[in-house]
Amino acid sequence: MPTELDPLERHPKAVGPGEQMRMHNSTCFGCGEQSPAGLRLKMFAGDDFFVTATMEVESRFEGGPGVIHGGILSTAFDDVMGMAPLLIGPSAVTVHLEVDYRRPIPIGSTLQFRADIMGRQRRKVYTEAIAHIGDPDDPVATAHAIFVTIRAREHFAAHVENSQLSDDDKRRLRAP
Ligand SMILES: CCCCCCCCCC(=O)SCCNC(=O)CCNC(=O)[C@H](O)C(C)(C)COP(=O)(O)OP(=O)(O)OC[C@H]1O[C@@H](n2cnc3c(N)ncnc32)[C@H](O)[C@@H]1OP(=O)(O)O
Repeated sequence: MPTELDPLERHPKAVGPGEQMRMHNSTCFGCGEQSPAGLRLKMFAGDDFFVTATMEVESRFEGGPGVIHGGILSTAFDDVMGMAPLLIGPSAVTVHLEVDYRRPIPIGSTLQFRADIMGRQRRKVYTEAIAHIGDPDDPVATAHAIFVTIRAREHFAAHVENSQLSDDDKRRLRAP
């Protein structure tokens, strides 16, 4: 992370501490309620610059026998950390993601996440996160990621037609 960082300020339209984060896309594989096979992450805004989330580790997420697939965990980290920039401003997309897997995570666990914004420099937002299954001081995995802020409507304009979103939602996204 660079040493020269811009100041962090909570965005006036960000949800309040303890409130559920608004879905950025109802058909998102990570957090969308309408994703047909998604992770269904539930996310909440924390004080200052962090978000928390919970995820049930269902048997459909199995990788090794009886444990979560590493790619599923990586996806969850991506989505939880990706929500944190919304506390300080516009949408941001992942440009770099790294995960340290510390312990196997059994199917049937409830995974809890916390993602913190570590700093911002121009359009780059630096985040770190932990996942635990009861004791935040003994994480089962940790992650770091860099996000870059975008103008969401322009960034996704060419791709909206291929989305699983309803026709109504697509029309809304097309509106100027
Ligand atoms: C919509 C809301 C989402 C909320 C939650 C989402 C959760 C899920 C998140 C995802 O999974 S997003 C999907 C995966 N990510 C992508 O598809 C992003 C693909 N990449 C891009 O589209 C472009 O790279 C991007 C628009 C992000 C940036 O291109 P630009 O041409 O606009 O910017 P540029 O390349 O100049 O980079 C801007 C800054 O980021 C820096 N940067 C870019 N890629 C980097 C990288 N890989 N590592 C470190 N820094 C990087 C770059 O050096 C520069 O830093 P400086 O300000 O210091 O000049």
